[in-house]
Amino acid sequence: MSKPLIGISTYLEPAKWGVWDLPAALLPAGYPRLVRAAGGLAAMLPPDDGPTAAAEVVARLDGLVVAGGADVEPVRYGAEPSPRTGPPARERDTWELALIDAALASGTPLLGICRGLQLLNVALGGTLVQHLEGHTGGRGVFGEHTVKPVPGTLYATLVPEAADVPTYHHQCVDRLGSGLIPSAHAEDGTVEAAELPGPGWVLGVQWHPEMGEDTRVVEGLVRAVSTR
Ligand SMILES: NCCCC(=O)O
Repeated sequence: MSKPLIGISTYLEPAKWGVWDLPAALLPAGYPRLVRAAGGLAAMLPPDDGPTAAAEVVARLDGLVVAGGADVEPVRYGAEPSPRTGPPARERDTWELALIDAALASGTPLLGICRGLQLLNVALGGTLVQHLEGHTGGRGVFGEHTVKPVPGTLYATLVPEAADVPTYHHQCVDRLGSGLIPSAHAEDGTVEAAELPGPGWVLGVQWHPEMGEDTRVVEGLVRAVSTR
């Protein structure tokens, strides 16, 4: 059987390389590395716009990863921006929310990573804590902390034991979106993973598996694709 094609969202950023200083569709290299290590083929998805484009893209994929990045604009979850919330990335919010909607509508297996979990929660009507401390190793440095699985969840079938994970976030899930259940917590109670129970495969993790060596979560996504 051919390897499942896993799309990973990318984002436009100004970038410099060689003689060039241009907008580029960026993705940290750990994401495709992780998908390949888990047995998938990685496809980087350039930003586009709107639900039609998102549905067209998702229809060609076997699975979708929504990657980490900027803060979700608080208006998306009915809140005023706090002074600690970063500048909005409106086009990115629109595009990735459309990708998530398309994946949910089509039953395409979906993994949200960091911002991807936060967006999944917002897509389902949930809200975010706009600032928390203790989940980075300092500016631009990944930290590490333990996450404990909630027994009986999809996540717990993938990673049954408490695990130390690479972490870099200053926001987190507050009120869970419709249908989502928590599937792992940090020691301070932060929701570190959430999932949609049911026949599909929809999971978000707050940490950054692409910065570590544990491939089990993405292996779960690849297996879900293979058995769809
Ligand atoms: N809010 C965007 C995802 C990362 C963070 O929470 O810092």
